[in-house]
This record gives sequence, C-alpha cells and structure tokens, in this order.
Amino acid sequence: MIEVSHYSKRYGAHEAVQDLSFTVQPGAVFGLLGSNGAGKTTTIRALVGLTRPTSGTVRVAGFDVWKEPVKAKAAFGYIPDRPYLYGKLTARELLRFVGQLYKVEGADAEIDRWLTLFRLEDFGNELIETFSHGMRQKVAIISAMLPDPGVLIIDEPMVGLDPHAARQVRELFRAHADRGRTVLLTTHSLPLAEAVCDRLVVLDRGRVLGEGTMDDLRTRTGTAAGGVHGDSLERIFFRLMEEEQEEERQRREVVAAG
Ligand SMILES: Nc1ncnc2c1ncn2[C@@H]1O[C@H](COP(=O)(O)OP(=O)(O)OP(=O)(O)O)[C@@H](O)[C@H]1O
Repeated sequence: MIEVSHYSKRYGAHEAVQDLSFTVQPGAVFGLLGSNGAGKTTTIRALVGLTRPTSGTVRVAGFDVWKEPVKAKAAFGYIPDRPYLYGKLTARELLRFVGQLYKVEGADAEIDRWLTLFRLEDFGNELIETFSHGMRQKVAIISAMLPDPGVLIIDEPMVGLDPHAARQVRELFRAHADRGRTVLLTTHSLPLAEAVCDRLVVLDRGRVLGEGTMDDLRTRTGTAAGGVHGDSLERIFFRLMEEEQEEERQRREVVAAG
C-alpha cells in the first residue's frame, strides 16, 4: 500500500509539487501522469526516500519513508527512469547480488527464468557496460522484480524498450497487481496508462488536475468512452490541460483587474 498525504516539495522558491494526496491499495496499478516538469519524478523520489518532503507524509507498506527508510525500502522495488547499474558486473553477478541482499530463495533459477523471459539468456555473463539502453532497462526491471516486492514503483518503464519487451512489461505489472501487490508508475504513454492503470492522477506544474478511475475522469471532463486504444485518455488529458489553462487565464485577469 502507498499513502501520500498532503505531500509538497519546494526547490528554493519553486513549488515542484503542491499538496498531493492519494492512496494506492494492494491489487491496484496506479498511474501518475503529467506533462514535462509536472512533478512526477519529484513525487517518485519522495516515495523511494531520495528526497525529503517539504511538508506532508509519504508512507509505503505502512512505513513513513523518511522516518523509517530501511523498513520502507525492504518493502518496495524501484525502477528509476535512468537506472544506475554497476557496469563492471555481469548481469548475472548483479542479479545474484540483489538476490542475496533480499534473501531470495532459489535465486539462481529465478534469475535464469527472468533472463530467458527478457531474451537476455545469452548475455547473462556479459558485462553490463556492454549492454544497450534497452538491455540495461531490462536488467533494472529484473532486479526490481526478483525479490517479488509487495510494492513496485516505476518511473517511465517503457523508455528504450522494444515493442515486444514493452508489451511483456505491461502484462508483468498488471499480473503483479493481480497477485495482490501494489504498483505505481509514471508514464507519458497514455495507451499504457489506459491499458493497465486502475486509477490515475494527472499533474501539471505540481498541481493535481484530476484524479480517479478512467470513468471518473471521463465523467469529470465530459469525455465519451471508446475510440482508438489510448485515445480516450488522450482526450481526457487534453481536456484537463485546457481547463487548467482557462482557470489560469481567469486568475490572471482577476489579478490584472485588481
Ligand atoms: N533538484 C532539483 N532542483 C531544482 N528544481 C528541481 C529539481 N528537481 C526537479 N526540479 C523542478 O521540479 C519540477 C518538477 O520536475 P520533475 O522532474 O518532477 O518533473 P516530471 O513530471 O518528472 O517531468 P518529465 O516528464 O519531464 O520527466 C520541474 O520544474 C523541475 O525543474
């Protein structure tokens, strides 16, 4: 379970995220959407304990991530948007290290299974520094999945993946949640969000534009269901952005008039 309560993050005078609250229940895939600079990565960094909230609290598996980082970190797997992997290790060495760290039973067999699933079985003994961007992304995904975490947090999962791997990963996240785990992801891929997310938050410049299920957001924006896969969410997304721009315009008019 993930609980974000009145989370705000300020960098100097800049409010990167303002008063964000949401809960992700076990069994759900939750999507954080938004344009560039909306505050998605900032929120993820708070969720995984890399930055301290300016105000509010962030809890993962019941633990305050800032106050009880070790307990919280034992409960989640994290796939960053730009994963750092030890280039001088082979893929298998890195994954064994992760397996030992998280005390994964039967780790060697599991590692083989994952490498085969991602078509990396011939590269397990190669140094990671020789891997392409997509191959590194796959290793990062395997290292997060290997301990079978109760909570999975992913920043931009599809970057660099070929269509086959992207589809696999999408199905993997859905299956993980369907086994009672909690999954949170950020993405620019509206088709991905529409295909796997049970609930969504749409952010813009640090503020929440909309939150809920696809149906909630459709109702809120007066957007009909249907259309090409992913098209429906695209219409919702642009409608929310238009509403925000209109509100911003009205705010400016009030300030100019006053
Ligand atoms: N370390 C930092 N210092 C100062 N400002 C920062 C820092 N990190 C992020 N920001 C600012 O916070 C805002 C939100 O950034 P963030 O990286 O969370 O956006 P994002 O939604 O992940 O964007 P993108 O889709 O482009 O990755 C941006 O205006 C960014 O410039």
